[in-house]
Amino acid sequence: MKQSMTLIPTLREVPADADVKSHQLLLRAGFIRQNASGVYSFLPLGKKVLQNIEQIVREEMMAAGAMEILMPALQQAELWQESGRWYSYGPELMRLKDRHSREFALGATHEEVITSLVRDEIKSYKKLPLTLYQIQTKFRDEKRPRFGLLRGREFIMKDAYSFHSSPESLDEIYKKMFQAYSNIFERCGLNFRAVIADSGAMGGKDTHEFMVLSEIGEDTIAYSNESDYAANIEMAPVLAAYEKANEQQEELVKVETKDQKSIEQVAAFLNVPASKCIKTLIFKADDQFVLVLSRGDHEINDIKLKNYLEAASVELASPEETKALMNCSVGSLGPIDVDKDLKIVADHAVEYVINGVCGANDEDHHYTNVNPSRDLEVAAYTDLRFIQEGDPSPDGKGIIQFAKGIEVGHVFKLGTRYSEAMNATYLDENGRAQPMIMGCYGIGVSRTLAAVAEQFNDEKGFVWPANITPFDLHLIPVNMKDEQQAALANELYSVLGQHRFEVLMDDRQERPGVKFADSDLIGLPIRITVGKKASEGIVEVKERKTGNMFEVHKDELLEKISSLL
Ligand SMILES: O=C(C[C@@H]1CCCCN1)Cn1cnc2cc(Cl)c(F)cc2c1=O
Ligand SMILES: [Mg+2]
Repeated sequence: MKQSMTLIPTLREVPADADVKSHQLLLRAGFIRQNASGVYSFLPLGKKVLQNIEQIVREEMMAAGAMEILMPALQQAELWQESGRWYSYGPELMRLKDRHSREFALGATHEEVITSLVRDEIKSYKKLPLTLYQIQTKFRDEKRPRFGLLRGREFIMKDAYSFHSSPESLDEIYKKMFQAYSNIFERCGLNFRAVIADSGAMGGKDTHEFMVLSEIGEDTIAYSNESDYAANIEMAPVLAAYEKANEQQEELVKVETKDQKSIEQVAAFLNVPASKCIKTLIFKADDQFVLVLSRGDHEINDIKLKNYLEAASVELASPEETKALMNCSVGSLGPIDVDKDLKIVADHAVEYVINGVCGANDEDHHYTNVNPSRDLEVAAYTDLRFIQEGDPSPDGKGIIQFAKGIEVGHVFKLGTRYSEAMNATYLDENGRAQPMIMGCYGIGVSRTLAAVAEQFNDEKGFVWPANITPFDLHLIPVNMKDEQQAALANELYSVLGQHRFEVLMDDRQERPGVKFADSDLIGLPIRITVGKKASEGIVEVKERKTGNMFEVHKDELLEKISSLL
């Protein structure tokens, strides 16, 4: 490709509203442009990287036995009404009406569409297992799109769906997909971990997320320092063993704690460690209030709480709801003498508190010498807290450390959640109708591009890995007006092009400094400069990653490049 004929609008300055490296560089190097908040155009270089990633995905999906299809973005509301999700999703699901006022959703994901397609076409167990995938645009009206392609409102996903007549068959495809994902992210050069995840609203049990390690990642990974255990912190179980302090139980005492609201304030005021305080929060589970207790130095994990209560949604009660329910503010909330039908659940650690402190449900008052077994009516002690760094690893090996991650893939064993809701059945060996067992497997393709961009750059711009670089070689004649330089450059352009190399030639009438700065910014792996020694047939070869430079005669050029790529 010749730069004089394409569109690579590089920018000198860092765009104002881009606050992560990948977003800044994708804009500055002319790979993408924003159309609206969270909505982007891919320009030629961005599109080529996207194609390269998709090609890797297609090869690995093929190897895993999945066949490519393409489903519509326009999805009939009726399908989402059958699965029930038309009603359970809020404004994030983009909806519209056609000219006949029929309702549609813009596809955020395709469980409903694929299940309706397969239920019409598959009748017998002999046709199973079947794995289909697509690479397609998805729409999700994120409340806060940010970080460029990392969290957009229109993005490209590879989503695969598998259909089975037995759990063993699902396990087999799940393993193949798991391996395919590892290969894909490996081939993209990404530093990733597969982590045990929470299946969220998808139901089903086994699910793993593929996380690219990055300090700008929105997810927190809890991993062991001595084994390969790794889990999304949302679901990492806590197996901490709490020892009973050998203290005598003292009498309960109510004390005044004027203006002491937070655990830190109360602990300091009463001169006790936060670990002897009992934190009381009110959550609304679906529309039921529940009192949730944790030790003062722990945090309640709302995902664990939601799963334990089997609620569709849990959220903290508002200050107004708290006041109305307990007629005191959050800072004085406590579990003693509460209304009988207000359920109290507590994290395991609370059970081991001796002579602790908790709110008295009386403004600016707390109790000391609280002993849960004597003073509290706890309906259940269960694992409700976030795991913390230093906690024992759930697999018993080593201790937990944290890392931030960007979720680029998510695989699920769905079970029959959709096939039952949508009556997608097959006839088994005995002629009996059975719901198909399903799996689903997603990769954020445009998000993966951004994750690669985030990982492969330096202070001058991108440093694309050879597997997905938009072009292999950047051929730069220093001065197109110089006959010999232009002639040698054009000769090399056609010779290199014939040897499977993808060549970007900077044939613009620009000053050398501009060409070299743009070349560093765009970040192709190899630069070939045609300059003063063109008359001797000698060019300069520069490796972007290392900065190493070589003077090479054109007759040795192919060999030199092949040794570098
Ligand atoms: O997408 C999945 C599960 C898997 C992931 C792999 C590929 C197939 N789907 C989970 N999820 C996430 N956000 C969503 C947002 C909206 Cl607005 C929606 F309507 C549905 C979903 C939704 O279902
Ligand atoms: Mg996820």
